[in-house]
Amino acid sequence: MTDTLRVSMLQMTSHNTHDRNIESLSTAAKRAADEGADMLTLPEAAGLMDRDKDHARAQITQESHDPYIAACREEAAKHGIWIHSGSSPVKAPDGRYFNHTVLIDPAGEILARYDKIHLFDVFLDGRDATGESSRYAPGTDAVLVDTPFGPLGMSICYDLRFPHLYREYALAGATVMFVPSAFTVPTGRAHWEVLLRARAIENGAYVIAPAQVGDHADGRATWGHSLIISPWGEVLADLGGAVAGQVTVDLPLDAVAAARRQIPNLKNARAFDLRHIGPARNDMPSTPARHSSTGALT
Ligand SMILES: O=C(O)CNC(=O)[C@H](CS)NC(=O)CCC(=O)C(=O)O
Repeated sequence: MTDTLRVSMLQMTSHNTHDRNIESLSTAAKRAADEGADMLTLPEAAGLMDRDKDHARAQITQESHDPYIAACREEAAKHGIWIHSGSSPVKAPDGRYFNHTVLIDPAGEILARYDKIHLFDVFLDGRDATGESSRYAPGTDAVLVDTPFGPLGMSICYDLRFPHLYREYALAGATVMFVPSAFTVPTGRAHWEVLLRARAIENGAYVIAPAQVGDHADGRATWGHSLIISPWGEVLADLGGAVAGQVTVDLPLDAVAAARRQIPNLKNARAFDLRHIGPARNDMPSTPARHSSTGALT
C-alpha cells in the first residue's frame, strides 16, 4: 500500500449530451495528471444529466457502448491515472437505467462497477415529487475495491443518508468512501456537509464527494460544495456553490489508522436490544426488536 493518495476532484455543471461532458472530463484529466494526481474523481451524472426522457433514451446505452465510460478509460490510460467516473446512466435489463459508477485503473481497465442502491424518491415541500425509481433501477450490491490506496467504498448521492452502508465499508477496512453527488439546493443547504462529515467521523475514513453545481441544461439546479473530508472530520477541500472547479489534495493514508486508534468506536460497538416502553397497546410487539447490522429492524 502506498502512504498517500493524491486525489483530484472535479466539480462540474453537467450537460445533457455526452459530448459536452467528455470535453470537461478530458480537460480535468490533463490537469489532474499535470498536478501529479494518482486519481481523478467526478460527480454523479458526470457522463450525462438529462431529465428529458426521449432525448435521454436516444443517448443511453449499455456500459460497453457508453461514450462517456469509453472516454474515461481512454483518459485513464493516456495519463496513467485512476479515474472514478462519478456516475452515468446505463441501460438496465428491465428497461430502466442504472445510475452507474466505474473505477478505472491507470491501464484503462474497469476494475469495479457500482450501481446506486438507494434511489431519490422523495417529497420535498414546495417542489414536485422526485421519483428516481421511475427511470432508474436500484443496484443490489455494496462494492468495496482493493487498491494500492486501501479498500475504497462506492456509493452515490442519496446513499449518503443510509449510514449502515458506510459502516459496512468501514468494518471491512475502507480507507476512502466516495459519494459523487448531484444534491438539490434546499437539501444541500440543510444537510450536505453535516452528513458527509458525520460519515467520515463515525467511520474513521476519508470521504470524497465530488458534486454537481449550478444551473443545468436540463433545467435542474444543484448545490455544489464538492468536499473532501478527513477521517477526523476536517474539511480538506470545498469547491464552493457557484461554479465548476477542480482541486488536488494529498491524503495521507495513515490518518485512517490514527483516527480509529484514538476513537475505536468500530471496535467498541455492541449489540443491544431496543426496549420500547409505553402504554400497553394491542399492536405492540411482544418481544423487543433486535437492531441488525444493516440498520433495518428485524
Ligand atoms: O438523475 C440524474 O441525472 C442525476 N441524479 C440525481 O440528480 C439524483 C437523483 S434525482 N439526485 C439525488 O440523489 C439527490 C439527493 C439529494 O439531494 C438529497 O439526498 O438531499
